[in-house]
Amino acid sequence: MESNEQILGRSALSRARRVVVKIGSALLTNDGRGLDEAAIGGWVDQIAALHQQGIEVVLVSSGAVAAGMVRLGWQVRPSAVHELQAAAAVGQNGLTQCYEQHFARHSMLTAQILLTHDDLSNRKRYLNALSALRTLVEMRVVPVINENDTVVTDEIRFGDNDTLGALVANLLEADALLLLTDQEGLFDADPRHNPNAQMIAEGRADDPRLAAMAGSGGALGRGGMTTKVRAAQLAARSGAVTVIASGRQPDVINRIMAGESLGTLLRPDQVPMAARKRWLAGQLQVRGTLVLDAGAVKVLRNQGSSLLAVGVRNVQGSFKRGDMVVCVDEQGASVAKGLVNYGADEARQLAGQPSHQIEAILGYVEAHELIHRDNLVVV
Ligand SMILES: Nc1ncnc2c1ncn2[C@@H]1O[C@H](COP(=O)(O)OP(=O)(O)O)[C@@H](O)[C@H]1O
Ligand SMILES: N[C@@H](CCC(=O)OP(=O)(O)O)C(=O)O
Repeated sequence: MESNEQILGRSALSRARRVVVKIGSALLTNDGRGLDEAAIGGWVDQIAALHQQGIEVVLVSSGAVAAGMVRLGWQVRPSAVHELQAAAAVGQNGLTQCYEQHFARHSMLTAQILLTHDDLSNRKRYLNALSALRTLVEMRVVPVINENDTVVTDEIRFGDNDTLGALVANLLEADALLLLTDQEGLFDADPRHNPNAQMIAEGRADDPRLAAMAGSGGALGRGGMTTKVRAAQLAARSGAVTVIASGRQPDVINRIMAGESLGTLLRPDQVPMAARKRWLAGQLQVRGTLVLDAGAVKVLRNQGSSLLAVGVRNVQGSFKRGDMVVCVDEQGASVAKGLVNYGADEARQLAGQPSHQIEAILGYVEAHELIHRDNLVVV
């Protein structure tokens, strides 16, 4: 009989029916010399081969800013947001064209999808994105997704496409997330700076030691390994296996999907979260912080209870009813995230008080709990 690790490990890949492939800027842009069209053609051939086997593939592709910079003749990545937005607008055209041409060689259709963080945090738009993507994959069209860089500003952007790839894997409940980059996998230290670094062949996505090994990205990429490890944790929430591997290895996508031991495999080891909880967990923007006492931390973690005002010691930030807040323990460690039933001013008045006092304090009752357990996710 297969052990749990085998079920969720390499052999799970050979059974995968839906996979999200993310190709990073570091790979796509030929070390800063424009789009590497030959390499893109090679990945498209591999994806077409998976498609032939009936596997659904969704592509998350970076490269708009880098390709736009080359087209505009810029040597250095601009820091001004409006210049990044302009470069992305120019580059995204080339990127889309390139994928479309290569997939057309296999008589396959592509669909360009540009998403922002807002699209996935607004529940209605999230559900719209889900139905559009589902329809496309059912029609055997390959969605090619990127962040809509032209309309995002720093505070509302994913920034790296690893996170976007993981959220797409969650959205579509993909079996696997392949993060193709310019390194063979995750090493125990950044191999650019440490020649003795060793590659990790396999691990648990939520192993806290991984974050300490992961460093930042190169000149072209954004998030480095830090965002790849975090993406594996996010993907694990819907039960997806993540593989971080070099896109320069011959036939890398098909070999990984056949179960070959390439790159770093990060397995999920928890029971997948329900879709609504995953949506909550994927929210990046939080408006405030609730500091909980030890008793509240315990019931949230161990019993999946709602958060009552009586367990809140301190309220920070400015938020409205329905906003996302993070709950931390008294040492500042994150415990949970959720949609709060009261605005910050009311929450400050209610902190430490039993629920039956809410009406006497505020003159009305919105809800008996500060955050209902259906709107709360332990992190
Ligand atoms: N522990 C590590 N193992 C492997 N690579 C690492 C590690 N820490 C940092 N890196 C760096 O992360 C880079 C890949 O991330 P990034 O530049 O963001 O690429 P991409 O555009 O593919 O997302 C590698 O070039 C590597 O130097
Ligand atoms: N959306 C950006 C990609 C950002 C980026 O480089 O991400 P990553 O490849 O994850 O380091 C672009 O197309 O330029």
